[in-house]
Amino acid sequence: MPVSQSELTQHFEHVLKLSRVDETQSVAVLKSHYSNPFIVTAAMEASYRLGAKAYAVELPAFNHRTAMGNDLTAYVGHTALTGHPAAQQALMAADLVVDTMMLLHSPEQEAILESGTRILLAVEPPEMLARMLPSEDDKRRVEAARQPFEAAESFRVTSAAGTDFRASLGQYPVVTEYGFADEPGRWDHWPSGFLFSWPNEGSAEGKLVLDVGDILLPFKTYVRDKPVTLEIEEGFIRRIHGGFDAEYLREYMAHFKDPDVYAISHIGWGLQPRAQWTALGLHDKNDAIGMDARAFYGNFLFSTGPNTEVGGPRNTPCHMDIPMRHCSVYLDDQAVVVEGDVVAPEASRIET
Ligand SMILES: O=c1ccc(O)c[nH]1
Ligand SMILES: [Fe+2]
Repeated sequence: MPVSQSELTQHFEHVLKLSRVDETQSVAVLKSHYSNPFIVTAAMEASYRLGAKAYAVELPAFNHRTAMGNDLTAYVGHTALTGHPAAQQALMAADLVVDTMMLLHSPEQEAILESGTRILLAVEPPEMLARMLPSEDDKRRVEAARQPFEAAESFRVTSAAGTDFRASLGQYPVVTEYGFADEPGRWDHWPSGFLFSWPNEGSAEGKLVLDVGDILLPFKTYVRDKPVTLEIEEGFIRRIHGGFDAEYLREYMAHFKDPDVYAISHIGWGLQPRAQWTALGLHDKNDAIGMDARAFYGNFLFSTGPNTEVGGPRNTPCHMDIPMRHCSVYLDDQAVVVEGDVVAPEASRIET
């Protein structure tokens, strides 16, 4: 459904207030020609309504000859900010950056955060922003799940479809996303509501079986043909087999001619009850990056490729986000998700 400018501006006022924007703050809205003008206007207006000093930083779009499609998460790491220290300083000067371009998984984003500047990514269509408006309770639940995740040394996923995946934890931090950037140096994404970490280098092992209904981003497709089996050894996908969806995934990843694309990247689970598994099927591919799929309550989300977000060595541009249903997720053999339902910690659950 369409969302009016005044409703969207009110939602931005709510989220920027949660992000600690007030008369002591400056807000930089990072934009390009493809930014949603309703979002840019709402971010500026809401900042001024909260008494903050807002300004815009406009950059030309960045394209790369190997990038395909328009999804902003399909080609990551190299952005319009790469090699642009003046623009980076203009952003670091702000207390909060509202990113309507997508700096995620780029070294430049990490440099901005290290300066203490907060970043809030907002690129989904207004209907999704409105439907998944974040709350303090989202933060409470996602942060409750952080604790056992940070304490765990092993991560295991199983499913009736045949998934049996494990990895060691501890080398990389746990990243939470609850939809607002309220702490110094924090990155967050509105909409979201999930958490993840990365396997210790070389530790991811086993089999991930994408069953019918599991989602492939940025393809924005649901697996409908035969299941796709990924065989993983020493942190990398060694074989991809199944039917058409497997062939398509193999062909797409091979296009980048980069062995790092087969690395397992962030792994975690969804805690957003207002995100819907079905939402992706109601949008055209260019409408959104598909945050419903990444955040829906009880999913297991894994990804492939880069780990620059946590200072890792892989800056490969090919990034697949693959949310799965009906999985069971264990931290040191303690179940947090059982067959697609969140079971622990109790403080992270919602009453269904
Ligand atoms: O919010 C996001 C979006 C994409 C991604 O790869 C991670 N988190
Ligand atoms: Fe991802």
